[in-house]
Amino acid sequence: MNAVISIDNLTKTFGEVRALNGLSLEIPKGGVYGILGPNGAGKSTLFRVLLGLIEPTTGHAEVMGYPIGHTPTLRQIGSMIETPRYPAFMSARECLLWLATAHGQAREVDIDYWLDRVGLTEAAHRKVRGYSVGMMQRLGIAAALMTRPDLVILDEPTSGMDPPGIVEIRGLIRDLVETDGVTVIVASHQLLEVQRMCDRVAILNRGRLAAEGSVAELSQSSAHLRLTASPLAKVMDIVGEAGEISGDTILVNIRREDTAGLIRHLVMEGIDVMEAQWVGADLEAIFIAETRAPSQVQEPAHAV
Ligand SMILES: Nc1ncnc2c1ncn2[C@@H]1O[C@H](COP(=O)(O)OP(=O)(O)OP(=O)(O)O)[C@@H](O)[C@H]1O
Repeated sequence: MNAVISIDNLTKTFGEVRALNGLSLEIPKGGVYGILGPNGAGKSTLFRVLLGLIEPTTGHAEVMGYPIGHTPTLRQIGSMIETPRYPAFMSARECLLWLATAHGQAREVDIDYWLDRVGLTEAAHRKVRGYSVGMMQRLGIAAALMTRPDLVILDEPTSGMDPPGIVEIRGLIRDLVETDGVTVIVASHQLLEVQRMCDRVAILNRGRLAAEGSVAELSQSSAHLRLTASPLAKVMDIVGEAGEISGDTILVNIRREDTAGLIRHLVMEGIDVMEAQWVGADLEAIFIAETRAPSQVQEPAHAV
């Protein structure tokens, strides 16, 4: 794999809390990569480590082929970590000009273009102190993208945005990836949005990798056989713990190659099988299954 980020056995502890716990992960170049996980799973900590904002406790990571903290590489990354803050007395336009100047790119950056891309043209001259959370997110996204970085890291980019705003930002991100070949890494709790926007995802739980793959791969690996059959109770007796009643159907967790044998067996037992269909799990179901272990209470750092 042509990896933009390679993470090898990364651990970050804060006192007793192990925020990252031996995390290894390869993030491919190009596309949108989703980082998911419950509150406290380690998503923001991972981003902070990758951006050189905090040092890992142990382990190693490379970003675009260089160890973390390599200044020329950091200049090629656009990022927004949690809700951005800007000087309240500045307008959105002034904020972007100020940031572009700090990057040494005041001439190159087309600020009006980026204000338009994030839907802030009308509010461009208003002081940001009056901005809503969603407007601040839009401004943060413009700031992360306007220097045209090769890699963009966005922590919860669409939190606080209205539905049309979410669709707009998804379109902008997909457009950047498809036309400019940018790699975008996004952490989000909006699972439907992640399912629509991301090519691959990693699910973190308690600082560890719980699952990784394309949404289609993960969905298929968690697929179940949905049976509409009667009587349901008799089906449950036969499938035992592999079965779970869902409405007036039963979801059966078996291997795909055992499907025909199971149906034959049910029919021979006098059960009417009306329908049998393999159904993939959606990202929400996968997320819940992969993060069932309690996540709020972190393992003490001294526990192995
Ligand atoms: N500076 C810090 N000092 C102490 N503990 C920290 C610090 N930063 C993070 N943590 C702890 O590390 C763990 C992981 O936090 P992190 O913010 O990375 O999670 P997250 O997955 O981004 O969560 P959320 O979805 O709520 O944003 C949490 O238990 C958090 O309290």
